[in-house]
Amino acid sequence: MSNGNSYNHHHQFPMSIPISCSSHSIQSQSRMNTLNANRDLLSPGNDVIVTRTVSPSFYSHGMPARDNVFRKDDHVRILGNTTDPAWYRARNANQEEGLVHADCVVRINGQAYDNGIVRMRASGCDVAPGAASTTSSTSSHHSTAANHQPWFHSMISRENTEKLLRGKPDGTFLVRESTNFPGDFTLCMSFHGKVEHYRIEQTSGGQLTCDKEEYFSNLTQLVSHYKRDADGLCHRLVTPIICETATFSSNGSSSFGSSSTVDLEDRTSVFRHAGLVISSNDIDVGDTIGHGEFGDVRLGTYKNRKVALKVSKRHGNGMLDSLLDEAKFMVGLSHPNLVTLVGVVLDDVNVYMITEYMANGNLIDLLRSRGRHALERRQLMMFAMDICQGMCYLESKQIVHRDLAARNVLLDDDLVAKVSDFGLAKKANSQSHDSASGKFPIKWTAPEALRHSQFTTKSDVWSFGILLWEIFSFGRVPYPRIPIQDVVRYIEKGYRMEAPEGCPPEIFKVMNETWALSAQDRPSFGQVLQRLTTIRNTV
Ligand SMILES: Nc1ncnc2c1ncn2[C@@H]1O[C@H](COP(=O)(O)OP(=O)(O)OP(=O)(O)O)[C@@H](O)[C@H]1O
Repeated sequence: MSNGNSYNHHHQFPMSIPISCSSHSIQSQSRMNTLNANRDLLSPGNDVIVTRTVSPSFYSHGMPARDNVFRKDDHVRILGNTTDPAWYRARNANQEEGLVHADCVVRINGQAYDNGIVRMRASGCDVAPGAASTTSSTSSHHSTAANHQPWFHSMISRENTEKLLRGKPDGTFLVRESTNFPGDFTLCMSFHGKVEHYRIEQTSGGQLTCDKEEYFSNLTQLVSHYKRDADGLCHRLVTPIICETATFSSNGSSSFGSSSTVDLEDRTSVFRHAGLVISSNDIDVGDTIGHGEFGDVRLGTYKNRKVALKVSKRHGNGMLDSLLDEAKFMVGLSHPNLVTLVGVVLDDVNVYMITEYMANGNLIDLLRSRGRHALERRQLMMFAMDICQGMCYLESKQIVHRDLAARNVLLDDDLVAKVSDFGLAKKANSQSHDSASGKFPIKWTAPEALRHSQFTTKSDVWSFGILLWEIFSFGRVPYPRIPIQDVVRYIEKGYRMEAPEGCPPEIFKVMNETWALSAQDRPSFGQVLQRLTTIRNTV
């Protein structure tokens, strides 16, 4: 049925039944509703959903960085508090323990905790839809959010829907607002010459569901899900009936139709010219294999080869730009130590970035899980040299990565390390004023880049030194005892990290060279590679 790997995908679900041929309630007891609403959200034993990833590297409230935080959309059970009142111990379905931040959880049934201690922020945080709001406001929130989607027909009547859909190929669909159940929606699909209408119910917390088993934060997620897999519906969603009056609600600047399409055409022409546009029919989407800032990363298959997929809504927010920017950077890059872009898929709802699949996941997870006991020094040296070779290539192309860190290095079947995550990459010498936005991982970023936006290959060299430290400390968070807001000040006063336990002195020497305060005093990647090659032969 479903192919994700989050909690609610672990069991088989009953089929959804079209409302045109059944009563409206689907009798299945969902685990989602088993929480005792009277207990405090963060009391031990409570199940919660994490609403935002609090990345340790971006953490800036004076607390030590956390390296075992749960991520957005994780379902976890609260185990207890910590000495820090903002953080709670929790455990996920795989019995992994970690921390959740009190500001970033919501009840599994969607209601925010509101006892004066923990309060979902009204904005600036991914509050789960419906948290601390009423059904009618979440309903309008969902309609507004869906307004720009071509398949959303708002208040179209059932009769007109049937006129539009009857006789269309199986899987042709649209979504409308429910007339019988104000606040709910109806998913309508043609199938075998008839039209099926599925009620999309909205929970008190604003989650949407067709079957009380799969829950979605918004209609776009729901539609994407049923486009991938019928999952109990009579057919997978295939082609939308386009709503001529759909509008962009985010900035009001354009109506749905030619201008937005042309804009996307423009922005994706680079992929077309490079022969990198792939038909969605050629891709099979599988399990979730990772979580990024923008959303899930999925495993897929393309031409019998495993690939990874990052997805962004086509008519949407800045995420699409970020995804396209990242993918653009990867066009034309080809090196055994850089993750390769396989192509992009543009369907009518989503844009997917397809990259080669890296079976051993990211380096930081490997260092922390297998760590000291399983990874020999020689292997650590191999990681360092692989990454350095990838960076030499970027150096030769005058590309500055700006987010080099162990979390952004992926490992293939043979543990070959490849640099990934070009989301922040820039051509050297391009003007950039975005350091002020605070997007950059402070503990990995060179001081001149943080202070004056001077991102160069030499600032990447600084980050490489921090990455070396991560490798030889088996995945510790850098500057373990220094609050994040003090790091730059410490560095400018001459403070540098100590050598990780057991780190060869020659490697520590390289680290210190990469951490020269003045960028021009740092070695180039080519020089670092030479040093590492010499050291490798001696360790
Ligand atoms: N090509 C891939 N093969 C295998 N796993 C992958 C691949 N790409 C990403 N992942 C997994 O998904 C996770 C998140 O991906 P990625 O880091 O690219 O997302 P992101 O949105 O750029 O996240 P962030 O900004 O937090 O680093 C990775 O840490 C990794 O575990």
